[in-house]
Amino acid sequence: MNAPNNRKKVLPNKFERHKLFGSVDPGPKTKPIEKDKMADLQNSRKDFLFEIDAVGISNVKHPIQITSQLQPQSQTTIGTFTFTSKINQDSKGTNMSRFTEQLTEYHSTKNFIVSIASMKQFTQDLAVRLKQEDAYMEVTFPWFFERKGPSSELAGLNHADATIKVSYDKKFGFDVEVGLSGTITTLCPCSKEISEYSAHNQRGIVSMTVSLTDDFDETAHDWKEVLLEAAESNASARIHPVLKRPDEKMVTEQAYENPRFVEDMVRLVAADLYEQPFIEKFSVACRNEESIHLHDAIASITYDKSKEMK
Ligand SMILES: Nc1nc2c(ncn2[C@@H]2O[C@H](COP(=O)(O)OP(=O)(O)OP(=O)(O)O)[C@@H](O)[C@H]2O)c(=O)[nH]1
Repeated sequence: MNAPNNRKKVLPNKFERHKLFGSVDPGPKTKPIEKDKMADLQNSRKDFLFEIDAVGISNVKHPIQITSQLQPQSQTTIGTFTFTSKINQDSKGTNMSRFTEQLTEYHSTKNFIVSIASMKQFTQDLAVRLKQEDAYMEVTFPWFFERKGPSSELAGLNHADATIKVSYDKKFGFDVEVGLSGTITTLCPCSKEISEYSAHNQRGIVSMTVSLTDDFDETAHDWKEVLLEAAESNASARIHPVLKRPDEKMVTEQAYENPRFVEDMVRLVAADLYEQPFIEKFSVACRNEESIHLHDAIASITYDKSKEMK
């Protein structure tokens, strides 16, 4: 065994260590420290050349509560928020602290469960707090839902990314869009057709964004479940967290019996979204992470029912 050759170190204290690495004493401070005596650049008025369509903050992560008609019916997850509003040509800047100030207030005092209704209230309150005519907020969060194996019925949690976007305008009211991005299995129809055996298959990501009618009742329909079902029920097979052999056989055979191109996916999902009376406009995109390529296959459709001839 080698004898230890290092002596026990005697370190300078933390203050001295910081100085050693370049920290300096504070310089003279001449500017006010009281809020009411500080310059308020944001609120200065002048002709600043252009109105701004949207100014605010993005990538704000915060714990949120959500509900679902699938199990678990309530859960805590992490929301990633964007908050903005317009500002006029004569306004230098927005008051950015008010966005997170209101989020914290809602979280700590208002039992803030993120929903379409609570986000409508939030954006309206935000416009008042910002002294603006409008406000916009968007949140994306992982939504967890229980999924059982098709034969064993063994359960586990899957997740999809859900989004709610709410615009408020004092004159025109609210505009609401929701979206979901979920994962599915697709098995290639071409590969199945041309091959003696097997067919390549992969994970596909279906992303949907929809505009809801004004009378949409979120207590009657869980929009997350509706969008998830549109994606999964049209896929070659669903994705499962727990599969025993009898389950695996079932999903493998189901995928072979339901081959889908990326084009088939967007058309079939579009048909389901089209049939929902509370969906006005929608866009659907599918991205297959091809298992026989390094690249992905993509397709998308955007459709506005309100533009149809009556
Ligand atoms: N407008 C603007 N603010 C910024 C920018 N970068 C940072 N800030 C923010 O300026 C904020 C402080 O300004 P305000 O929110 O107006 O603070 P305040 O005037 O003390 O707040 P109120 O009393 O609510 O008016 C901090 O939250 C910073 O994040 C920027 O590019 N534009």
